[in-house]
Amino acid sequence: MFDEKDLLIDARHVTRRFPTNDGRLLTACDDINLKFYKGKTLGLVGESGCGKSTFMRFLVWLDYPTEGEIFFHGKDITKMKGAELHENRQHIQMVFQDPSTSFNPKMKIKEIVCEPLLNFNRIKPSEMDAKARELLELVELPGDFADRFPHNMSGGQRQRVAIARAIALEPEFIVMDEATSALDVSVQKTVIELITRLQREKNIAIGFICHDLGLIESFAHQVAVMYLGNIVEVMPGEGLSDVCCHPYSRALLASVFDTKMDFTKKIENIKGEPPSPLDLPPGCPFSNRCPHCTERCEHEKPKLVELTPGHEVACHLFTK
Ligand SMILES: Nc1ncnc2c1ncn2[C@@H]1O[C@H](COP(=O)(O)OP(=O)(O)OP(=O)(O)O)[C@@H](O)[C@H]1O
Repeated sequence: MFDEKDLLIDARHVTRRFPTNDGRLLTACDDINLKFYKGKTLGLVGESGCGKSTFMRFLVWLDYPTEGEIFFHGKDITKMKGAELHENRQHIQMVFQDPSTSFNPKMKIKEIVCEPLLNFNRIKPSEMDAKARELLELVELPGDFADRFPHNMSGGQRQRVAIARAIALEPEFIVMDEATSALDVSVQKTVIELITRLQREKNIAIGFICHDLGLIESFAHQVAVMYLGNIVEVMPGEGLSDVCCHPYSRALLASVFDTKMDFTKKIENIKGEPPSPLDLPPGCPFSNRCPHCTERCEHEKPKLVELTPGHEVACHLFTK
């Protein structure tokens, strides 16, 4: 579906297990394979605790997988150290959910947005004012905000500052972890419009973590649905509601506000609780909640199989 020459990040067989105090292992990510392409957004959706943040944190060196490899321009980022790691950090940036907790309240906006540029000696301190203004205007904020402090801005404005800071180094890839979830719906829409405009202009690849399949459908080029540490479906973002077929994706889609206001559709509620990641079932991770569960599902874990180009699903309903 995407041109393989535009492949930017290729995560292969990525697994993360956390040891617990009582000597057991919690599997937060289980054999994840995902590809990120230049200038495209991959939305990663799933319920709280399914492993979305754990996976995305590997891409910005905030954590390391227990097994697997993550290739960026053909080099495994999980093995990078020293000067190579320092150099590559410039190319991958992150925007967090709530910038008020990630900004130093004592720093002016110009110091916040220019800090990465100063750290990498890309500008001199004397160039900070002009650069901050340029970056703020790029995210549609007045240049005068450069002298403000973060607490003198709204949540939406602070998130624009976080985006300005993230794009300052002209990265090739940005991880956005619930970057619009703390904003009200109208502000969320304008921030998404900003992100998509910057992506088009600068050809940035984005990994966007989100709870809301309805929101992600509106702008992601591909969407991966995660359940209990596993990717259960990968599909194109456009027209997602028509093609998505994994029983968990369908339930997730039905449980979000129906943006098309199609009240004729049957709402499938997700029953029960996900099993503990400390005690994964031997078969399909969704088997105990799935209305279509068969004996095979309880014993045999389904693999992701391609249904059509760009659409993969891990469900025995779709495999022979
Ligand atoms: N450092 C850690 N030590 C032990 N367990 C962890 C650690 N980090 C995450 N986990 C566990 O890994 C699982 C996945 O967590 P993660 O934060 O990745 O989920 P998530 O899908 O991003 O959730 P949310 O949307 O709430 O942020 C959870 O069961 C969590 O408790």
